[in-house]
Parts: sequence; structure tokens; C-alpha cells
Amino acid sequence: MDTLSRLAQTIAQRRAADPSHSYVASLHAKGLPQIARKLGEEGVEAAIATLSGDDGELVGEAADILFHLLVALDARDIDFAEVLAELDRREGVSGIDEKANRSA
Ligand SMILES: N=c1c2ncn([C@@H]3O[C@H](COP(=O)(O)OP(=O)(O)OP(=O)(O)O)[C@@H](O)[C@H]3O)c2ncn1[C@@H]1O[C@H](COP(=O)(O)O)[C@@H](O)[C@H]1O
Repeated sequence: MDTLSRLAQTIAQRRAADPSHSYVASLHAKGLPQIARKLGEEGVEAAIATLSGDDGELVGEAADILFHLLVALDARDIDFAEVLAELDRREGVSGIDEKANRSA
């Protein structure tokens, strides 16, 4: 199993843990709006690091956003495998064709 799929499993398991011992559980205890807020924050930080950060900073921000995205998917009961399947589906479709399909 790849790293992200393993992390998604860990996140699902930690959801019910004690919030004082688990960051994932502490996010859940604060609720979906806080999970969405953290995801947005990490997205902005990753965008800033893309423009002005060094390589190490962008790597760290990329890890943060992937982690918080997995927490958000789990909070909405969306299996990470569904996202991978969507990416697989898009793999054979040209980006331009895909864009035209979406706006049709
Ligand atoms: N990959 C991560 C991971 N990446 C980032 N973070 C946490 O995400 C937070 C990042 O938020 P910020 O940088 O904004 O820091 P902060 O100010 O402390 O955060 P807030 O108080 O604002 O929420 C930090 O507290 C990091 O520790 C993570 N916490 C956990 N994991 C993984 O999730 C697993 C389960 O974690 P627990 O739920 O803690 O057991 C762990 O084994 C890890 O593999």
C-alpha cells in the first residue's frame, strides 16, 4: 500500500481516539468547520511557499495540505480510494478534453 493510502487508514483509525492524545481526534472534536478552515489555511500556506518559500518549506507545506485533505475526506466519509479512482479515470483523458466535458 502506498504512503497516502496508509495515512488515510491511520487517520480513519485515529478519528475515535482521545483528542488529548491525537491531533486527528482533536480536529474532529472541533468539528467540520475547523477541519475545513485548517485545509484552507494549509492551501494558502502551500501557495505562498510555492512563490516565496525554499524547497524544504514547500515540501513541508505540501505534506501538511495532503494530510489535512485526507482528514477532510475522512470527516465527510469519502474513501480516499474514490479520489484515486477519479484520478485514474482522468488519466486517459486529455486535460483540454476533460475541461470541455466539465463545462458542457
Ligand atoms: N501527518 C501528520 C501531520 N501533519 C501535520 N500534522 C499536524 O498538523 C498541525 C499543523 O497545523 P499548524 O502548522 O497550523 O500548527 P498548529 O498551530 O499546531 O495547529 P492548530 O493548533 O492550528 O490546529 C500540527 O499540529 C501537526 O502536528 C500532523 N498530525 C498527524 N499526522 C499523521 O497522522 C497520524 C495520526 O496522528 P494523531 O491523530 O496525532 O495520532 C500520525 O501518525 C501522523 O502520521
